[in-house]
Amino acid sequence: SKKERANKKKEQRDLQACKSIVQELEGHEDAWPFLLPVNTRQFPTYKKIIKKPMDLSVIKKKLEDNLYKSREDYCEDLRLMFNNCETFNEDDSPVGKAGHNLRSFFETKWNEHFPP
Ligand SMILES: Cc1ncccc1N[C@@H]1CCC[C@@H]1S(C)(=O)=O
Repeated sequence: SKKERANKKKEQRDLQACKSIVQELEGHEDAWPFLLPVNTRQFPTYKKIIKKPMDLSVIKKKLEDNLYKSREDYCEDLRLMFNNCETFNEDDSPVGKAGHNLRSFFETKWNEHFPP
């Protein structure tokens, strides 16, 4: 139907916006802690403390494999990644500071693409 076609278009627009946001995050100077899954041999307590690890490489792969039901589903994974960072890292640590900076950058991009 016309409505179904319009909804599919919206989904495609949303997916494109989510892909470009991830690209902008990856290129940010404070993205370095989040580009790959946390190294659990380097950080042996991570697996016990953080129940649902998440990083930009996993989010990018999920986008490419069309595993997000909605833009809200995608936004939830980004906020999970930043919340994991706050749980494990001190606010004034290098990783903690990068997490706060990148989260602020993300939320700004989110609102640019999807004004509340
Ligand atoms: C995001 C995070 N949260 C808790 C502990 C460590 C990290 N990142 C590390 C710091 C730089 C990259 C490594 S990584 C991602 O290679 O482990």
